Amino acid sequence: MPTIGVLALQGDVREHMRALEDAGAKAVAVRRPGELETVDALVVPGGESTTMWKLATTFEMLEPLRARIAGGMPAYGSCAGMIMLADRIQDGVEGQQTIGGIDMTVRRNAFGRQIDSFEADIDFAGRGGLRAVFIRAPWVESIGPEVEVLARAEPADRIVAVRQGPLLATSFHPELIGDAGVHSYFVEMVREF
Ligand SMILES: NC(=O)CC[C@H](N)C(=O)O
Repeated sequence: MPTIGVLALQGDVREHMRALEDAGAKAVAVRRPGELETVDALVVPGGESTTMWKLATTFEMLEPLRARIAGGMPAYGSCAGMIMLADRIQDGVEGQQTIGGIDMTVRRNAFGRQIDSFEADIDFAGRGGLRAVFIRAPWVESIGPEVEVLARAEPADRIVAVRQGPLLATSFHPELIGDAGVHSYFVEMVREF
């Protein structure tokens, strides 16, 4: 059984830990570089990416996180976590940094200007219908050649789930709906790597 950490600086950590356990993984909270070293993979939760970036800097986690991602550790980011895994962001605050890893540009609060929060049924990775919850969600503005699109959503058929090798990101929050589909997909990815 893989041990998957959930970055526990800020955000909906508990919900991700529960979803990972439902998907057959051992879930542990990760706050310190030493804890990061012990996990096979990492989930970066939803929350607020500006706060997460500031806390990651304060706790001296940003470089260790970048190093493990560069070393091939599988990671999954939902919503704010998607922003944290993006190589480039739009509408960030002054100086906002990410962990990076996925060759994409993510626009913060993109759906938010039109619809603050909403739910939609989307097709995820060709696995059929999945109920997706979007909360002041980002969308993926553009992707590099190595990035695979796993889901799109209205309005305007925006990219809301992507994968690049061992890295997965969704604009939405599968951890909030008690459907372990995305977490099961991630646990399978972790087993492959
Ligand atoms: N639900 C969420 O994670 C919202 C993300 C938030 N808008 C951000 O910029 O980080």
